Amino acid sequence: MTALQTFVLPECITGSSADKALGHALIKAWQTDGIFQITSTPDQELALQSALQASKRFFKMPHAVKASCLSDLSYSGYVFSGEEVTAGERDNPEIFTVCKDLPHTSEQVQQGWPCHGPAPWPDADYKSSMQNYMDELGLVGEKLLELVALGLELPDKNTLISLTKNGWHHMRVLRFPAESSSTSRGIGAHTDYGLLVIASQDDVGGLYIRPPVPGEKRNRNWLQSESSAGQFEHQEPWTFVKPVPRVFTVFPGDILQFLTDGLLLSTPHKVKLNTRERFAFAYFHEPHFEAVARPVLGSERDTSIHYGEHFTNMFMRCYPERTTTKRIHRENRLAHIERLKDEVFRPQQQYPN
Ligand SMILES: NC(=[NH2+])NCCC[C@H](N)C(=O)O
Ligand SMILES: O=C(O)CCC(=O)C(=O)O
Ligand SMILES: [Fe+2]
Repeated sequence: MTALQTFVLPECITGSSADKALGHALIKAWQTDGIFQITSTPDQELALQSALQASKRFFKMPHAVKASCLSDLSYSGYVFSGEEVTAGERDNPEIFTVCKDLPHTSEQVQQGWPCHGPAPWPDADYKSSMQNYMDELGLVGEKLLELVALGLELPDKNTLISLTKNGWHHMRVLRFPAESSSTSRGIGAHTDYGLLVIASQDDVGGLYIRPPVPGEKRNRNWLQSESSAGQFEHQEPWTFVKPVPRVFTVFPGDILQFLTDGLLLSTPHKVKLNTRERFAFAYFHEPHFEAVARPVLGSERDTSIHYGEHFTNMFMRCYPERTTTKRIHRENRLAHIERLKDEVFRPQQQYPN
């Protein structure tokens, strides 16, 4: 493939005809390439460089210090190389995951909701540089969702962002080692879980994405019987995502595939190790933990996904041995999700006339 399509986002989205045209172009780029680039602003670039410096400093800390950035309440924190599994095989980056950083005093943490807790930061500097970068990408995510709603010709451009108030946005900072004689696996083929994946990488390279293939059946990763992990791993076509300075790459996650009844596909991607170490950021723009998504297109409008359930299922799948997963099992924390779903789906109380 030639270079990816690159777009410049406007300052704000009004629903103008220019915004609609841009929205259509974004949808079209995803439908042909599975991914597009957006140019970064100087503020975003500063936030990225600061997050990158802070992350390089973090990954150089002694293993014992990194390993202590761990929580049994939240999936935030350090993931050692080989800890995460994708389709039954170990992935090789070391990772720092940032999920919503909730104090012990917050209601959901007190009540023992799965995945809810404070982030185990190594230090205050790391926390502020990561939060600043995620805040920048949060604004990008919201703009993109408005443009996507316009591009899909939804009657209300706020349809998608209505899911992301207090969204469960999270980020993975990844350091991939250089390949060795024993392996060149970075991360196995997979899709990610929410609405948008907004990524950046250094100049090394290693990410591949799968464009839409006419007639190809794609798994629905939110169904237990249709994991997308490992799907198509050894089957072409895969597009190498060439590192380009001062851009973010953007593709859809599982929830956008579900909402659009497959008009947009959650883009499968995988990572190969290179001859040098590589750093990448993957930011995930997500619905609110309690959001219940229903398709906005197609014929399946009364099916739904409880986003927090999908997130929790996916992280338990990624980290079967992690202390966080064990505590969810031990304390039957999934019961909170069942209760939340019951509240949503409980038949309306009937009152006598
Ligand atoms: N936490 C993530 N987003 N991990 C991406 C890799 C794929 C993941 N291990 C899975 O089984 O779905
Ligand atoms: O390494 C990359 O560029 C992407 C990483 C990725 O796919 C992920 O963290 O989910
Ligand atoms: Fe990914």
